[in-house]
Amino acid sequence: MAQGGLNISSGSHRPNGKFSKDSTKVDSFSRRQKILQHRKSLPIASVERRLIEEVRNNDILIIVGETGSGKTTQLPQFLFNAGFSRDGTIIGVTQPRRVAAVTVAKRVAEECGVEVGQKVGYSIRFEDVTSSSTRIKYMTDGLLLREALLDPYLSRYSVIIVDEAHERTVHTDVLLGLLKNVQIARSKSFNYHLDNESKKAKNGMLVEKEKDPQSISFLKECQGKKFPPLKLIIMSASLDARIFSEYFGGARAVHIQGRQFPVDIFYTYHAEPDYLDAALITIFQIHMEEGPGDILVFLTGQEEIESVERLVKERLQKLPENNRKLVIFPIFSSLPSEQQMRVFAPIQAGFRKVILATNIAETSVTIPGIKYVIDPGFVKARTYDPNKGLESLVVVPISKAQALQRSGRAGREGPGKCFRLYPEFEFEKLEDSTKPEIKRCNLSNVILQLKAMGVDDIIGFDFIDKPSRSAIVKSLEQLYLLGALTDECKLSDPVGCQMARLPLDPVYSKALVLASEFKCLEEMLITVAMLSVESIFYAPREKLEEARTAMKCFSSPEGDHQTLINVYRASDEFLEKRKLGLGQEKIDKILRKWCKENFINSRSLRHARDVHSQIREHVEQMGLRLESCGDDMLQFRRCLAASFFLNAAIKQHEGTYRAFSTGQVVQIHPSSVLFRTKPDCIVFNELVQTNHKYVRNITRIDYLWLTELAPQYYAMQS
Ligand SMILES: Nc1ncnc2c1ncn2[C@@H]1O[C@H](COP(=O)(O)OP(=O)(O)OP(=O)(O)O)[C@@H](O)[C@H]1O
Repeated sequence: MAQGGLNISSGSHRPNGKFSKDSTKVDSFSRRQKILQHRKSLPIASVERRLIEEVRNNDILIIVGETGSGKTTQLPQFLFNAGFSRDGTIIGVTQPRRVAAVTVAKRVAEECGVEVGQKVGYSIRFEDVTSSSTRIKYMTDGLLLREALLDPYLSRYSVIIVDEAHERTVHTDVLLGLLKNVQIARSKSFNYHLDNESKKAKNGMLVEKEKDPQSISFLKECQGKKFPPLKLIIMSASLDARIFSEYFGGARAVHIQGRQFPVDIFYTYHAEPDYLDAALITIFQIHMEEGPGDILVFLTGQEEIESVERLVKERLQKLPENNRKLVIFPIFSSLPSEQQMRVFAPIQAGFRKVILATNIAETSVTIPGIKYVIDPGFVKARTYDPNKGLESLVVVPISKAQALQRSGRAGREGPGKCFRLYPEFEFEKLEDSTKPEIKRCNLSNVILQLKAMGVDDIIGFDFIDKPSRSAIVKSLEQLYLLGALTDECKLSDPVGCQMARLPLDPVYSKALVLASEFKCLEEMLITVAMLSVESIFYAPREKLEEARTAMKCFSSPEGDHQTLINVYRASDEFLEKRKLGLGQEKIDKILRKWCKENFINSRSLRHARDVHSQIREHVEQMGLRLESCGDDMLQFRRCLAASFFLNAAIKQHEGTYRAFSTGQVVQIHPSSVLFRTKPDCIVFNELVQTNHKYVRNITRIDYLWLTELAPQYYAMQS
């Protein structure tokens, strides 16, 4: 049972709150003074000693505190100052999102007066900014999971703080299960050593090691190592502490009271039929009627953000010159990191920033200058139907916890305002918290990782919220068919082990592993990189015909995968000729121009180029053969068939298709290059459900290849 939450009051808290916009002008000494003062004014500052006591007395602690109270930035520093990272151990803090891990680490490094990467660092996929002197390390929860593959006891950490646990990402949930086991194992190893030391002293001999309980059998033997106990802290502003407390056997929960600055919440009188239009109107209302301060708008995805960006720019042109001082910044997860970071940089005085963001900016981040938040109340969330094997992204209402986090972004540097684009009674109807992602996603990736860590019994694994049995079974089946698991449901060697090393969806990992056998790894690398980003082609409504003609220059009669390769290679060729002697900024500029002329989404292409170089590094490290199949694209298509056989479909009458694995009737999406030709048999990567079930990213294959290249599935079917 949970012990009743202790209310730690923040005592007298006086915000020093002057709203300052351009901090670059302040010299570094007074900036440090300001930061020091700011730290003292945070609600968490007055309870530092009591919090440290709580951590000392409890191996697991749940901390709930209002947004902006200082949990993420201050607690790790308190722990460091109290000596929790003595002996060279690390205080690790996980975040669900990369951008939060990076920006918070930078902020804390600044507060400590050190370079990021020294005492304070961060580590995210493909980017490690830490050193041997790092003692406070921010990272994504997914990254810590990957670390556990190499160091199952997470032995370098003395404390692990799981921040923003309310988000319940699939990585957070798996991490909690893993940490629970690691903590038990470490404290047992520690007690065992203590025990043995005292018995040795008494009897002069070692006693037999006690057996690990079933729950931790996946952790390898301690091999005589002595690990210090691990402190675990679970943290959030909007956490149902009871669930976590119960999961951790009645762990102590404390509440930090007091928020930094007030945020006024406004609702609409009526439901808005078009939330994008309502957001647009609100942006301009704030711009024309409210005082200084930047605006943060929460939208659901890249396409929506880019369309609002265009509309704001169009409307701005219609305003008188002196009212046009508005600068727009998009931020979404597939945007390259340095472009994401632009939203944090100061802008010219007298201008107002409008940041169009997905829920990437919802938790933990502080974007300097934000005073107004516009929240239409929606988010794009994953859903999964295990019976159909269908995973899709759908726009759904946010939860109350998310609404709270969003409004919290407005009160971080001074009082703020949050405009919810829905009536108050709609807010009351929202779910309290977000449904855990683990209950609504394809589990193949997670299961592959757990298997790689040696967790054999997935159904028996101690998840905080168990995914459905059918979802687990479906994913195990998929991994088996991909060759990642043996008949005994163990990770296969080498295929399964290789797949687990790649930070990709298992189907794509398999495609890369196979491509080295089919001698077309170069082509597959490009394909996987291009499939990892949102739409490469860009067709504005007013220039649809021009866009179609431009696309024809790249299109391949064999399908979309080859078409994507053609785009990538054309951009390569274009850059090869011109980039000699040019700096990165110039290169970006000419690439943007090329993209615009060819109706290619330059952000997506740049992201794909980034992903490409990152995965390339991985496959090189793994020793996979990086060859090109040259003109023999038949080889490449056969490899696609061998990899994506679970997504194969055969033509029926009237030009519809039947998917082999699910029996669903699907149609080719109009954006596909095969929309008109409609070949007899295809493999596809994506199924989108609108008024019809459409498949996207398609290649023509020969039906007979399926039985030849995927007999484990197609021999069973016939
Ligand atoms: N990068 C930054 N730049 C400027 N100020 C910052 C930055 N990061 C944090 N702050 C300041 O520190 C305060 C505390 O931030 P912190 O992230 O520690 O709060 P929190 O309690 O973890 O909130 P949340 O739950 O919303 O993440 C913020 O309200 C803000 O005033």
